[in-house]
Amino acid sequence: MTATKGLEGVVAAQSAVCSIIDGVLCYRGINVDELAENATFEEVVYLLWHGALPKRDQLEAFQKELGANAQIPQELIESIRNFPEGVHSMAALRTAVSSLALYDKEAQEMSKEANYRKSIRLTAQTPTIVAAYDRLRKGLEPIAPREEYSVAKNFLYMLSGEEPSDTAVKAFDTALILHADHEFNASTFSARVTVATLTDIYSGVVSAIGTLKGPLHGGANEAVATMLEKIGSVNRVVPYIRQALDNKEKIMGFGHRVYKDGDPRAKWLRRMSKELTEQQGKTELYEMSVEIEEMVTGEKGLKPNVDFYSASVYVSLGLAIDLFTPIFAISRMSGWTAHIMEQYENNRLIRPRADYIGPVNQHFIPIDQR
Ligand SMILES: CC(=O)SCCNC(=O)CCNC(=O)[C@H](O)C(C)(C)COP(=O)(O)OP(=O)(O)OC[C@H]1O[C@@H](n2cnc3c(N)ncnc32)[C@H](O)[C@@H]1OP(=O)(O)O
Ligand SMILES: O=C([O-])CC(=O)C(=O)O
Repeated sequence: MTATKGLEGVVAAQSAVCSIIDGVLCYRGINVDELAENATFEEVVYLLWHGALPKRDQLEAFQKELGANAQIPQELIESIRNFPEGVHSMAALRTAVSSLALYDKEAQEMSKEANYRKSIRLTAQTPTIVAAYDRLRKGLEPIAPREEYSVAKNFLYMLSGEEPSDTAVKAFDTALILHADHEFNASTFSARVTVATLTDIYSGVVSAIGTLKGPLHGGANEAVATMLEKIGSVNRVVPYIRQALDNKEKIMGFGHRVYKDGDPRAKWLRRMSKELTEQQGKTELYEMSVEIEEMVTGEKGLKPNVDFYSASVYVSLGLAIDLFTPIFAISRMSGWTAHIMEQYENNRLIRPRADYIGPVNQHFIPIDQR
C-alpha cells in the first residue's frame, strides 16, 4: 500500500453539493460568479441545502425561519462572558458552537427533519455567537438579532448596534456567498468523516471549526491581515516578501491544492477590496495587496486564493482581524451542514488505511532494562 501525501487528487466520495471542474466553481451546478453577481446569501444557503434556488414564497419563508432562529440561549451568553480573557477567537467559537448542543433538545435526534432544523439553527446562531463574543470581550452587552434582517445585515448590526450601510451589507453578503462551500476542503472533509460514524451534527461542525482554524486553511485570512499590518506601507512590500521567499516561508493567501490557475473567488474579493478601500480612504491596503500579488505570482507562479483579498475587504469593513476566520465559519456553516446532510443520506464509515513505515518485530522490554 502506498500513500498519496495529503490525499492530493484522491476522490474520496461522490457529492452533488459543489463542484470544481477545470477551475470553475459551482454550487449545485450554478457558477459561483453568477451567484456572487445575482444571489443573496440566503438564496445560496437554500440552494446548497435543497439543490435548487427558492421561489419567492420559499425564500421569504426561509428568511423568516433563519431570522426566528438567530437567538442564542442566555446560558450560552453567560458562558461566553466567563471565557478566559484573550482566548483565541476560533477556540471561543468552537467551544460556543459545541455548547449549543447542550441547550438543544434535538441534539441527538437523527431524523432528516431534525438535522435540517439543526442546520437552520446552526447557520442562524453562529453569527450571533461571533457578535456576542466580540462585544462581551470588550465589556459590552450583546445585541439581540433582529428577525427581519438578513444574515449579513444582522451580523454587522449585532457587532456595533448601528444600522450598517447598504454598501457594507452588500459587500459582506457577497463575501458570505463566496465562502459558503468548496467541495471536499479540509474542514468539510473532517465534518464528513466525523458524521460518517453516525455521531450528531454538532460534533461534525465542531470538527470542522477546529479544522478551519489552521493557517493553511481558513486561518490564512487572519494571517494575511497580520502580514499587511506588519508590512505597513507599499514601499516595504518588496523587502518583506523578498526576505520571506528567501527564508522559504509561505506567503499567506497564495496557492491552492486544487486551483493552479487561480481561485475564481479571488477576482471578486480583489474588486471589492479596491472599491471598499477607496471608499474608506485605505487605498494603501489595496495597493500593498496588489504589489504582493505581482511579486508572489511573478516569482513563484502562485495566485491569490479566497483568503488573500478577503483580508483587506474585512479590514475596510472595520472588522477586527481575529474575527476574519470566525466570519469564514459563519458562511461555511451552510456548506458544512449541506455536506453533513448529504453524508447522512448515503452513509458509509470513512476509514482509510495507513502506509506503515515504522519499526517491525519489536518486543516489550521490562522498564529497568530500557
Ligand atoms: C480557504 C483556504 O483554505 S485557501 C488556502 C489558504 N491557505 C493559505 O493561503 C496558506 C498558504 N498556502 C499554502 O500553504 C498552500 O498553497 C496550500 C496549503 C493552500 C496548498 O498546499 P499544497 O497543495 O499541499 O501545496 P504545497 O504546500 O505542497 O506547495 C507546493 C509548493 O509550492 C510552494 N508554496 C505553496 N504555497 C505557497 C505559498 N503560499 N507561499 C510560498 N510558497 C508556497 C510550497 O512551498 C511548495 O514548494 P516546493 O515544492 O518547492 O516545496
Ligand atoms: O478547498 C480548499 O482546499 C480550501 C478552500 O479554498 C476553501 O475551503 O474554500
